[in-house]
Amino acid sequence: MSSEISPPSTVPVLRVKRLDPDLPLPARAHPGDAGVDLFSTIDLELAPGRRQLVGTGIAVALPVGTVGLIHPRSGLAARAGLSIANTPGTVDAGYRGEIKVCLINLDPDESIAIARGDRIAQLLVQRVELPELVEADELDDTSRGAGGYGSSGGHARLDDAPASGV
Ligand SMILES: O=c1ccn([C@H]2C[C@H](O)[C@@H](COP(=O)(O)OP(=O)(O)OP(=O)(O)O)O2)c(=O)[nH]1
Ligand SMILES: [Mg+2]
Repeated sequence: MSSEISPPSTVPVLRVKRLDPDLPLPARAHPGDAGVDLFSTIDLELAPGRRQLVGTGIAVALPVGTVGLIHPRSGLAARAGLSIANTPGTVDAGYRGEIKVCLINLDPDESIAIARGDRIAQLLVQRVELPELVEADELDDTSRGAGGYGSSGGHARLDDAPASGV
């Protein structure tokens, strides 16, 4: 037996404007899902390697201090190679235009057909810090320091490869 996830007692509200009233209001597939699935407003066919900006038919009023993140759907990614060129897309709190998705076909061989009304991506809303940027001449010391880009090792096969990558 599945145990349903109860929403918290105070649920924040996200105001959503439907710009394409013939499409349903986006919704979570299951209670407690992080993502709200977004629809395509158009039919399209994406050839291998091609990308296209696709409307979702909605605009939102995200509370200041939150960000909307547009993520791919994992099923479509695994089955067909459908992804988002700028994943995750960033929707600023002040943005009131239509949310659009820059879909990309990562499959090397097969085209992907999408129909109007298909769920093509998902919107996550997350809290985000909005720090004031203050210029600093010196930064504090840390054990990592400036080490990055694999400085901690662990890629034995790649670490041994010649720098040219051949
Ligand atoms: O997947 C996305 C990403 C962005 N946007 C919208 C909302 C966002 O607030 C705006 C700008 O996005 P971003 O800052 O990532 O793009 P930019 O190239 O920096 O454009 P801008 O100069 O308008 O900030 O475009 C979408 O509709 N979908
Ligand atoms: Mg920007």
